[in-house]
Amino acid sequence: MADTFSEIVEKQELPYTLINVIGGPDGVYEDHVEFLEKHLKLVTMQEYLKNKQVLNEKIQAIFMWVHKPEVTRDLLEELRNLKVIAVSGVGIDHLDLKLIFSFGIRVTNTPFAVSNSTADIGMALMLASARRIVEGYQIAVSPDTTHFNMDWLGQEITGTTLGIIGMGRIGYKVAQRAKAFEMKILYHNRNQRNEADEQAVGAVYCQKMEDLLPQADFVMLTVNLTPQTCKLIGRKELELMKPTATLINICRGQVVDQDALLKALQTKTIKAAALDVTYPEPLPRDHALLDLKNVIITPHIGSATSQARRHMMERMVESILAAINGLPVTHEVHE
Ligand SMILES: O=CC(=O)O
Repeated sequence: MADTFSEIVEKQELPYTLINVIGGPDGVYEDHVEFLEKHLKLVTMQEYLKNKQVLNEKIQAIFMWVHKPEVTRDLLEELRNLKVIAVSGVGIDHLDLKLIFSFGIRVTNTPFAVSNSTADIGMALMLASARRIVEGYQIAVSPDTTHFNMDWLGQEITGTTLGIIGMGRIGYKVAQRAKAFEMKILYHNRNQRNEADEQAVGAVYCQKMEDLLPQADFVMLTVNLTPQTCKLIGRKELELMKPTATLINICRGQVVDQDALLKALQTKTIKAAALDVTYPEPLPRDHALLDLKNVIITPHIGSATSQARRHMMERMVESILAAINGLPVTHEVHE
């Protein structure tokens, strides 16, 4: 006779791990499942909701893939053996850390997994905006195009100045790439990097963001979203930028006052924006930012490479196994 669900649960040794869903647009990828199942006993949200009575005692970890499942107070109260929440990617602004820590639960993320892919998207957006790739594509495929105009021009990034706001892992990777493009690099960060780091990429520190903004041809935002960085770039900061400058945002939409940005773009206070992030995501289809020719928007794809996602998933498994065995976790999030 087949085992009952409870009997199967009793026999399992792998750590019970709650995930949202397997497959589909929001789910863990099918081709990661074999690896995941070698190390974790995956429980989808649907299975959990059907068998809460048994699983509330069993689940030790949450595998939070692209912000899901949502961690609420109710869930934390129900999962009495929960030890760790492993978060994919670097941003943890979607979590109520105070609440989670009050339950004695550890939180981990995967910052190294996403830095190359996110820095790449920053460079891709900067180049796409400077060389008007999206407009160019539209001309190339338009049925109305009969010849290519010689007066259609973009801008080289070589020799221009890049201002990086936030010089953490991603900001530094951007600087390494920008150096290869022979850009001048300024950066603003809470802390100045050491001299060796600065020299390796030729980056010059601006203690005040107000000193960086008027000098940069491209301003790239790579900070974490915190109460201190929310609306870091507003009307005043946009007005300090050159009218020929482009703002590139690859961190979180809320770091920019979006209404102020819209106005600055409409009134040509700045030349252009290239955004991988907005708020909300996606923007409502009638949002004015979507109509502007000087704006490029991508659908929050900083970490969307097969390499980064694989790397994330592997680090998450490592963190879960370490945390539930009481071992040090490489990327633990602290208060
Ligand atoms: O947005 C992506 C991340 O936080 O890793």
